[in-house]
Amino acid sequence: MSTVDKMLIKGIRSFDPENKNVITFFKPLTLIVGPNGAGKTTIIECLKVACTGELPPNARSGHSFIHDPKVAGETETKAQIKLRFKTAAGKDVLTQKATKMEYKAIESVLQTINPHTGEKVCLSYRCADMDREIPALMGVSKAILENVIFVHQDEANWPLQDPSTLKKKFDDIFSATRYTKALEVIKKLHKDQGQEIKTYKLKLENLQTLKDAAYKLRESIVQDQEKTETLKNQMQELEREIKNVDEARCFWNSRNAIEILLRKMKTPMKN
Ligand SMILES: Nc1ncnc2c1ncn2[C@@H]1O[C@H](COP(=O)(O)OP(=O)(O)OP(=O)(O)O)[C@@H](O)[C@H]1O
Repeated sequence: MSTVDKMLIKGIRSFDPENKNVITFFKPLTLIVGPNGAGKTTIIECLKVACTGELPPNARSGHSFIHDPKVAGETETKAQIKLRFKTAAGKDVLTQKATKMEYKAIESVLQTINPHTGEKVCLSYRCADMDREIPALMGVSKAILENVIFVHQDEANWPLQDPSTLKKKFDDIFSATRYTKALEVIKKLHKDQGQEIKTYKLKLENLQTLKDAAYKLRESIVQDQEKTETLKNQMQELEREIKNVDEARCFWNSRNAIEILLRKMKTPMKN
């Protein structure tokens, strides 16, 4: 389990920019008590900023979060939050955020500490990457850090918010957002595929009609071929008969010619 060990705050809200204010957290519980305006909420705010990069709701883009330099008669405040925590895997990590008055993150460092040698390994990240990296190291999602663990007193009543905001927060906490998106994508795919199936069904019906017509044509071709074959046979028969008739006529003509010849020779012809 991830645990927060120590936090250094400089130049945030009422925390002095010149002094290192270190808060040590105890296990299993740390109670923060103090009079109004002592800085209890600021501690929670700093934990949240260090872990998620999210500023408190009333911070006016960070301006009211940084210690007002006018209080000390200065023109600039350099602020710093250092957090030492154990990762979910029990590794020591030190993270550091430095900002100045216009709330510009000017430095962002993550250090891991070798448990055997005590040696520090520095990893420098872009702020956005670090805000993703720390919840991952702590083994808790950003939504849980924001809405459950380091929930700001101004936002503590979020479970009573309007249904859509509430749903979004719960979706974030239970990491359901990606499933909701996946569900939306699946629904869209289902709709698109339904449309495609309808088009294919229409094409299939069309093809079925064409296929039926092709079968009918094939049948009529077969019938026509049979008819052609019969006609061809009949023609051959007729040709044979014509040939016979021609032969008979030829024979008859020859006979007549012989008869004429014989008559000319005055020899009667015997049958
Ligand atoms: N930008 C700023 N510069 C200097 N001081 C500030 C700034 N913003 C807020 N403060 C001071 O910081 C303190 C705010 O502390 P915080 O709200 O953390 O106290 P708290 O202990 O949570 O109080 P409460 O019990 O009333 O909630 C107040 O005293 C406020 O005047």
